[in-house]
Amino acid sequence: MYLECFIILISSIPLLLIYYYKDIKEWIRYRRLSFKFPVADENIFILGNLLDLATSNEHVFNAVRKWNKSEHLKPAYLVTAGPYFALNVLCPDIVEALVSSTKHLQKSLIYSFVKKWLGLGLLTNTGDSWQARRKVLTPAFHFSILQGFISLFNDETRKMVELIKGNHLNVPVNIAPIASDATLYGINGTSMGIRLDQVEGGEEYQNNIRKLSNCISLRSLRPWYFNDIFYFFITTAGRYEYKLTKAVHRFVDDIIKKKAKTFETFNISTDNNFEQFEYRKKKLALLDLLLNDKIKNNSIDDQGIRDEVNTFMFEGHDTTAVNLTFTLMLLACHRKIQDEVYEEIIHILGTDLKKEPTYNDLQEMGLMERCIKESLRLYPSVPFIGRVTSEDIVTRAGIIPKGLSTHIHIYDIHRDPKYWPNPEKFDPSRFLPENCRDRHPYSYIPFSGGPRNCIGQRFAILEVKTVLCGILRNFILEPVDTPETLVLIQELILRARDGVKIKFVPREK
Ligand code: HEM
Repeated sequence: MYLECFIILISSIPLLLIYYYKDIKEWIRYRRLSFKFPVADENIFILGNLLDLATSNEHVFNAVRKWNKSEHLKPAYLVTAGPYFALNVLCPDIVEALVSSTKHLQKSLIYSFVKKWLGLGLLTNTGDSWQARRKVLTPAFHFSILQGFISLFNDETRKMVELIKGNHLNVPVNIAPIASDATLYGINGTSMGIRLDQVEGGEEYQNNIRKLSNCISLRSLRPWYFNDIFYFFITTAGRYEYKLTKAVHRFVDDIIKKKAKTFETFNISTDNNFEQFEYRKKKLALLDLLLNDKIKNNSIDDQGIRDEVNTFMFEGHDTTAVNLTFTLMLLACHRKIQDEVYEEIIHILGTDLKKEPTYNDLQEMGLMERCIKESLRLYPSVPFIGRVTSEDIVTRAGIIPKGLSTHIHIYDIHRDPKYWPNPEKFDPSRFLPENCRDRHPYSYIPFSGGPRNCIGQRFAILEVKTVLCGILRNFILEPVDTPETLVLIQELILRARDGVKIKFVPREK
């Protein structure tokens, strides 16, 4: 009996080989082309670069920076961890090939870790479904809608200024959690139309999404956690993440249900005549726009609405907070530029602190915008993004085969001296129109690029500008932490390990 089974098994091998011949051939070609790219240093048999990748966020950050600076690994190299491998990309030409068309829309493995939370929201979705959803959401970020958010950003700024005046004058303050609370307030108001401190369960929700982000960051550094079934069913970390996700979903579902009950549709037009819009008076949130779309055009269902609200919460909160934090630090470290930004604000708003900036005022603040852009160059909130190729890409460095995961290292592209002379220097004049003209368009990609770029980029810049106006009109920023003393770490979002401290000195009246 055993012998018969053995013979059947052995004789079926050639049949299987013939059946899967095409797939096996493709797989061999895929591996052969992938491994033609150089492999990151210190790569150990079977383990690959696991010893560098499965450690602390600080070590990973430094290891990746070391590889990315190595001339022999440029412009793209493989990094491997056990059976997983991905191509790290450092060259704007390859970035352009990857992100400028709608061909390579699929995100890399790392994004699957946020899928339990975000479902098929815009960030994680792919193919036709992504395209359809992007079409539904684009009008929600039209400038006429964004104008309606400015008063909420001003509320958030007022709260932040009061907090600093009350507790943090003239002493070193870690600005990171303060900025995070402020942008959380902003994104809650604009996406769900609520204030977390005034809603039952709001505080718990706030804590849960922070814990959830930590779980996901930790998982991304532990390849043995990559398999969903093993992670969620077997490991304590996975079960804990599952529990948090359920709680976060329950909270958001509840908000959506409550809103839907009393919801009245409205007419929306995105021409330039904002003053007359019906929705302006109502102070609508992004959620209202989605509910309106659901009822009027049937273009999104309840699950879709929940996924998008969760996606805004994830993408629109910490990213902006991190930028605000680093911009404040850079202005504190560069007093002359800080004074010039202050002069620009006073020139546009005058000295009466009661006059809050409008959308048009913020648009006029060119120097402030260049400072934010330069801060995003030095400290891109999203230090890398990932794509899977949907077909071969021929590059000067070799063929990137179909199906390969690629990671575009924004942080290092932004510090490449070929495109950014004296890259460590904070120099907002790099973004004067005359200085941008001849630069490679994909050498500056804090919001990614092409059709899958950040849908919230204008939202983010407006929010940061509003807060900077409030802070700089009330305080002089003095340096405590500097770029030289910061210890950066690699998470899904770029962070400073010990926060970012600055001093707020009241401006003399
Ligand atoms: C300074 C702040 C921000 C930065 C640096 C930033 C950066 C990025 C980057 C690099 C991507 C591309 C991700 C990828 O391809 O994998 C992205 C996508 C996205 N961002 Fe932002 N973001 C910011 C703020 C915001 C805000 C405020 C929102 C929402 C209110 C938002 C919503 C999104 C969404 C929904 C996507 C997915 C777009 C798509 O795939 O079609 N982001 N962001």
